[in-house]
Amino acid sequence: MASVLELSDVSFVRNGNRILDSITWTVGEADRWVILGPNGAGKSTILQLAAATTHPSSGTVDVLGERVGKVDVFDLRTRIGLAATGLARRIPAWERVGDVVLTAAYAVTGRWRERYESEDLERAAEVMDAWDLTELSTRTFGTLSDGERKRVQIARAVMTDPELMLLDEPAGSLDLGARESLLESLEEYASSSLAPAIVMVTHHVEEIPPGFTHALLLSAGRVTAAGPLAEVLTDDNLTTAFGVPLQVRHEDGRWRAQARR
Ligand SMILES: Nc1ncnc2c1ncn2[C@@H]1O[C@H](COP(=O)(O)OP(=O)(O)OP(=O)(O)O)[C@@H](O)[C@H]1O
Repeated sequence: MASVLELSDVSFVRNGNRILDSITWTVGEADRWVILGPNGAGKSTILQLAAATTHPSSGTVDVLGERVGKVDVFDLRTRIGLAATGLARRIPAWERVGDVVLTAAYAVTGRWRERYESEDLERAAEVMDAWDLTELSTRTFGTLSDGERKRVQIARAVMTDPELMLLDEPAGSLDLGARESLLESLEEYASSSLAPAIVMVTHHVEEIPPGFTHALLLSAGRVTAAGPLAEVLTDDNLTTAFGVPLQVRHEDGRWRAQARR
């Protein structure tokens, strides 16, 4: 199986802090990974490396067969779907939902004078339907709830048919109903044979959609465990990563963790 993402002995240092330390990790094209770990573990930093928006201090990062630092990152980024809060902040509040999704075809935010092909319009309609956004298409982004915004961000990332999908806490800050409905959509997306490799960052095992295959546990910038979900999500591994005694359960395709009593 071809790899879509390969980090080899990667370290990332900022202001003298070693934020990531000797990370070696490979994502295959059919993999659906979750990156789990406590606050400040380095999860978003790994995602930024995978999105080719930053470079490692040492080691190598290969994304979609290209070595970051030796390739035109603008070309590479068009092949990567990224849904992260930082990007949402760049979407103008007045932009209509339909245009937030559509403008992904030109990798811009804020529709201006771009001319869209009918294929782009059809694709945007199809993606909005799949992510339950059709009814919101004429609403402005600024009027949406957090849950609706998350859906729009993901739909925008899906729009370009990326070869690697990166999701930074897609269920973060959602209420129970919105979380469950988003997980259902993610499960459906992840189960499609046409979907790309997916890497999703989260703090909670409860947010892992059924159908995800692998987990990378991070703690203080180091990998504490990585591999197939059932091998990695054990009481001992979660306890080590989060630094408190935890027990984990797997039922009906979903994961749950709580303090060990
Ligand atoms: N440019 C920077 N300069 C200094 N420290 C940084 C910089 N960027 C990130 N950090 C620090 O690196 C650590 C890892 O940050 P990162 O955002 O990757 O963690 P995270 O696991 O995603 O955290 P969270 O779960 O809280 O979102 C944090 O302690 C953060 O403060």
